[in-house]
Amino acid sequence: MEIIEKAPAKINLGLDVKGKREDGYHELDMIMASVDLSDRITVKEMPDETGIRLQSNSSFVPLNKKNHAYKAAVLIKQTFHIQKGVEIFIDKKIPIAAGLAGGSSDAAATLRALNKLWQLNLSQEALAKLGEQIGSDVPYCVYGQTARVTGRGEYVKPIANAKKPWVILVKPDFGVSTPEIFRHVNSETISHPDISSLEVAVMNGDIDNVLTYMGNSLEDVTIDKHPLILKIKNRLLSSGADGVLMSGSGPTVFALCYHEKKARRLCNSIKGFCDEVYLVRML
Ligand SMILES: C[C@](O)(CO)[C@H](O)COP(=O)(O)OP(=O)(O)OC[C@H]1O[C@@H](n2ccc(N)nc2=O)[C@H](O)[C@@H]1O
Ligand SMILES: Nc1ncnc2c1ncn2[C@@H]1O[C@H](COP(=O)(O)OP(=O)(O)OP(=O)(O)O)[C@@H](O)[C@H]1O
Repeated sequence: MEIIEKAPAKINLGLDVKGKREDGYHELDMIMASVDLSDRITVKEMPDETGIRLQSNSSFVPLNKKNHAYKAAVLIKQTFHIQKGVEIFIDKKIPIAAGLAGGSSDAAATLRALNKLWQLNLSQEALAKLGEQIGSDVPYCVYGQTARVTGRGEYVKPIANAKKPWVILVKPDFGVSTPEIFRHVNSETISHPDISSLEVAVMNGDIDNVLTYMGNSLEDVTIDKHPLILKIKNRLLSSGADGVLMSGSGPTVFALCYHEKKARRLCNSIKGFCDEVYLVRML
């Protein structure tokens, strides 16, 4: 039997770093949303074998135990004492180390796929709980869609999203290390977007207030190291984007557009400035 699961990228419409925790992680308050740029995970049972075989169309994905999808399979096999072998194929479309949670979404999709393959009947809550052991973004990625996410990333509250815009993703030609960005966070100086007001605006489809309250505490930290991000932001704004923000720890910048024609025009104009550009819809 073969199971195929989509693994969509996420953007952070809002990300507030509230402080550093005793365990070294940061307390976060975020509004996250999935977009229709997706990897595709295929899992297939391997008769007569007991291990995990991992393959991908991308030469940039680690094909070993460091891979988040591999970690998900190990976790499921160990937790539920499954002796059967499994082959996992990652069809990679999401840029790597981009702030779009590609690895975390692959892990979540692998959890969902193996839940079906081995008929474990685990709830979303149970899969999200397992996902915590793989990475902070994995619990959210189990749910996807739009959600308010707090704690280290383990508390996920799905929320309604009344108006889903077009999203232009602009990925500069370099990756960013999430731990390194968090290491440079200075709690005295970072900005604190108002996530509660953003949540209300998203739920009500109040575009003006979505654009007013979207914000990311990590943006200035990453821009400090990579000023190109600010240039991309300014370029998108001057080309008519409704709102522009860096996603996660970066470096991907996203622009929101509530009209398709404008989104297509903006996408074409930014393509001359940056090689990796995607026009997608919020899911
Ligand atoms: C920046 C975000 O993408 C926002 O969605 C996530 O918080 C990062 O999620 P992630 O990549 O799944 O994070 P993890 O793999 O759990 O952690 C990577 C590193 O990021 C830092 N980290 C992550 C999450 C968090 N709440 N506090 C942190 O300080 C830690 O240094 C950690 O070692
Ligand atoms: N399935 C996977 N796909 C992509 N990267 C993976 C995967 N598994 C492990 N990695 C590793 O994870 C690291 C981060 O990659 P990823 O694409 O998940 O970053 P990201 O989008 O910035 O994540 P986040 O937004 O959650 O911080 C890379 O160093 C990569 O080698």
